[in-house]
Amino acid sequence: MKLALFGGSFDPPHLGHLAFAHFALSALAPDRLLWLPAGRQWQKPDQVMAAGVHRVQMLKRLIAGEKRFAVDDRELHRRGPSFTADTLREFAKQQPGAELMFLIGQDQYARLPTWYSAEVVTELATLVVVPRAGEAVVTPPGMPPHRLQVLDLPDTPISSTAVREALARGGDIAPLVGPEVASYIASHRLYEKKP
Ligand SMILES: Nc1ncnc2c1ncn2[C@@H]1O[C@H](COP(=O)(O)OP(=O)(O)OP(=O)(O)O)[C@@H](O)[C@H]1O
Ligand SMILES: O=C(O)c1ccc[n+]([C@@H]2O[C@H](COP(=O)([O-])O)[C@@H](O)[C@H]2O)c1
Repeated sequence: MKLALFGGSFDPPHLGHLAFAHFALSALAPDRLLWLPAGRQWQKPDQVMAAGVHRVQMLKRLIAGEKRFAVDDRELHRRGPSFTADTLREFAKQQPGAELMFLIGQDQYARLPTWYSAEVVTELATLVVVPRAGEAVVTPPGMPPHRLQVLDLPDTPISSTAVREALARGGDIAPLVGPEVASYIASHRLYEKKP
């Protein structure tokens, strides 16, 4: 059993995430690829995120149609910060013998030595890393020993920040998130500035 795990704030999820996940399906052929929205991303303390239920609904709309994709909302139900080490420990216990792969972009890989129990993360999962925003994959100083697979994903210049900024300008976000997520955001009036 090969299990690919894709953790993220997904605030909102966008077509860059989807391109990464599809690329990982082709390159790694996992049995399943689980999308794990973070409950409380402790390294983004100032970001007021859309509620977990909305991020789950947006993810479901983004990934519809691919049977190997599913949303796993375990981090939303955990109290306290969402530590990836805790999540991987749970998967290792629930699926003994499964090969775990954790997907991340270079921006987060560069920060991985600052994660809680980074050595547990690297012990339990192979890191599958892609370049991000023109930054090639480079192992940061201070990384514990790890298994690394670099995927040569073509750059998709989209970020959740860019989506939120486009919304604030009143721009069309469908080219960034796809029509289903765009209409969910519009109908629930997500990311509108509160007066
Ligand atoms: N366009 C992209 N191409 C490849 N990887 C991406 C892309 N966007 C996000 N990722 C990766 O997906 C994971 C989750 O990202 P996240 O949900 O924080 O989105 P983001 O676009 O980076 O958000 P924000 O702009 O709010 O920081 C991270 O590992 C990140 O590196
Ligand atoms: O465990 C940690 O200490 C830790 C610190 C920063 C980020 N992460 C995880 O990395 C993933 C990507 O985070 P982000 O903020 O880029 O969406 C997501 O699953 C986060 O929970 C995990």
